[in-house]
Amino acid sequence: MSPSLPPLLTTDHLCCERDSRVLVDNLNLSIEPGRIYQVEGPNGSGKTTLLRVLCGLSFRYSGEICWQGQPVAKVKSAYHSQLLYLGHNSGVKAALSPRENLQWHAALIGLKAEQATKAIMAALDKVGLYGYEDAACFTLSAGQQRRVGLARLFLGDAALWILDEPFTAIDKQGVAELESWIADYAANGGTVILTTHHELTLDASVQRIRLGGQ
Ligand SMILES: Nc1ncnc2c1ncn2[C@@H]1O[C@H](COP(=O)(O)OP(=O)(O)OP(=O)(O)O)[C@@H](O)[C@H]1O
Repeated sequence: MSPSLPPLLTTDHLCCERDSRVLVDNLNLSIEPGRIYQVEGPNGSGKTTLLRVLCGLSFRYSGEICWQGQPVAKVKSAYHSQLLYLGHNSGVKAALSPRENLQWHAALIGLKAEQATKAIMAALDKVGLYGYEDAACFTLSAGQQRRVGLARLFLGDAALWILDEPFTAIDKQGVAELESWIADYAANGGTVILTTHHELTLDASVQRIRLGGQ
């Protein structure tokens, strides 16, 4: 048996409250490389809240969050350079085209222009947006806009994907493709933390993180 790798992300007695309601209660997580974690719970149980806290988008928590053994506050840029977060909304600028949205993202993660041009076209092709590269995103359907956001999965080489309801608005074939991208990414050493109300049919094993007293 191969020895397990040290965890990427850990939480120690993580607690989150909103409006005096305890959403996350003394959560001790150990997120290991190459694994898929699904945060589960009913509507309003705190799944998005937990993901936002893990990403460093919300500081309303107690307890500790560490990236590779270091408190996230101390290694913020190293952590964020290894993290890809897709939020509840598609995160797409409606006035820009898919290509422009991805150019923005490519610049943020430091891809060089020539490398970015090729990678963006390949990513848009992969998510089924070939031919829509230069359409304004507000003219695209909800599912197509979601796909623009998903194309970010294929830019850069983040070690951790945190995905909040990534299957929203995606058609049946797209759901199957997204599941296979997630499984392939994990098979190649990537780590995924996601929320979804969709029943995953991944071959890879999925670790459950349950919220809401489930
Ligand atoms: N900024 C905030 N201020 C006050 N309450 C908040 C805030 N953000 C979230 N909440 C509350 O925290 C609870 C959890 O919300 P959250 O969005 O994390 O749930 P969720 O499990 O992701 O739900 P869903 O399955 O519906 O997406 C909700 O009751 C929500 O009203």
